[in-house]
Amino acid sequence: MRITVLGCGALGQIWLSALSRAGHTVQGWLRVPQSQLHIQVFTPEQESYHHRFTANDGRLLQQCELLLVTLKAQQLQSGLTLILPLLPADCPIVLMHNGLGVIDDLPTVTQPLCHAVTTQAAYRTSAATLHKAWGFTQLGPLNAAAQSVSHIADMLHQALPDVAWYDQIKISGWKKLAVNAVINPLTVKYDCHNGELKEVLDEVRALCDELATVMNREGIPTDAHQLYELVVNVIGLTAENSSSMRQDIHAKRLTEIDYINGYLLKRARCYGLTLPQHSALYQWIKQKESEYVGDALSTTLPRSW
Ligand SMILES: NC(=O)C1=CN([C@@H]2O[C@H](COP(=O)(O)OP(=O)(O)OC[C@H]3O[C@@H](n4cnc5c(N)ncnc54)[C@H](OP(=O)(O)O)[C@@H]3O)[C@@H](O)[C@H]2O)C=CC1
Ligand SMILES: CC(C)(CO)C(=O)C(=O)O
Repeated sequence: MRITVLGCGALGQIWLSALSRAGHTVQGWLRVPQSQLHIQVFTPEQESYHHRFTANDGRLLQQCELLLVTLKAQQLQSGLTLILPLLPADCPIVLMHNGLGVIDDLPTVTQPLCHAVTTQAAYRTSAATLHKAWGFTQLGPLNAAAQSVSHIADMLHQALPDVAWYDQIKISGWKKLAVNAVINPLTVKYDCHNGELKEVLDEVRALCDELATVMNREGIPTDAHQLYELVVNVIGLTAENSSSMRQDIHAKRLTEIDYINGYLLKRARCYGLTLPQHSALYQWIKQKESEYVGDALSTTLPRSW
């Protein structure tokens, strides 16, 4: 299959590597156009793979049979809008990101559009990308045209398991949002690794209570206790992690807060609900971001490939 990966960061690189090793013709699409991209990926088993991929080839994009988008939520609108006109009318698009509400920002997409929610874990150093832990990826339709592309899940599963098709992807998206809306901003507030949140479980519980009220209004079958158990379980499983939001704040990058707690607050407003705990955390992160916004250097300079 001819595949373009838009967003060649940590997650994009493990997919580029895996899809290429599975025999697909892949290219990367970079923010600052370059004709090639050279990467090194370490698997969780410490196998090392060097690859040189074609990048930003418009002709390949026009023949593309799958566009895999591994941008951060806040990068999606500008990144995808630019290349949509070049994409074949029937080319499925898979948006693999944390957070929700991204499609509210996009122009109308007529191609089959899917959301992928993943627990794969990848981390980028200056020299290489480390695939830290195997995870599970759920893929499902965001528009009617995507109802017929469930075979993509099988193809992705062959390359980087586990992947499964899930018609109710909204449920997976909200559950992942719940995990991120609690763990990510709290690790910034306390400047700690995920596991240290075991010291503030009262706060975790209060945040889960607020999440449950909104999720139930959204039609997600869950309750506050189930969400609390889910979040505490992830805190344990990822105890050594520095959350992606904490990493973004340390690196003075924009975070995904607007698509995590920000989206939650937006949905709460639609139901006339106020969420004091999440509002306070949201303001905390926005305040942190504002301390370096304007210092655009860390987000606009191209990397070297
Ligand atoms: N890494 C992980 O383990 C996991 C990540 N996720 C989610 O997946 C998404 C991607 O995460 P991750 O890979 O870690 O993020 P990264 O920041 O590592 O990757 C994003 C990449 O997109 C590039 N980019 C930004 N704007 C554009 C553009 N307009 N066109 C092309 N490329 C662009 C960035 O390049 P540049 O740096 O040059 O701006 C960067 O290389 C996020 O939503 C994250 O929350 C979910 C689960 C696990
Ligand atoms: C699950 C968790 C919290 C793991 O660190 C994550 O997805 C993130 O850091 O963004």
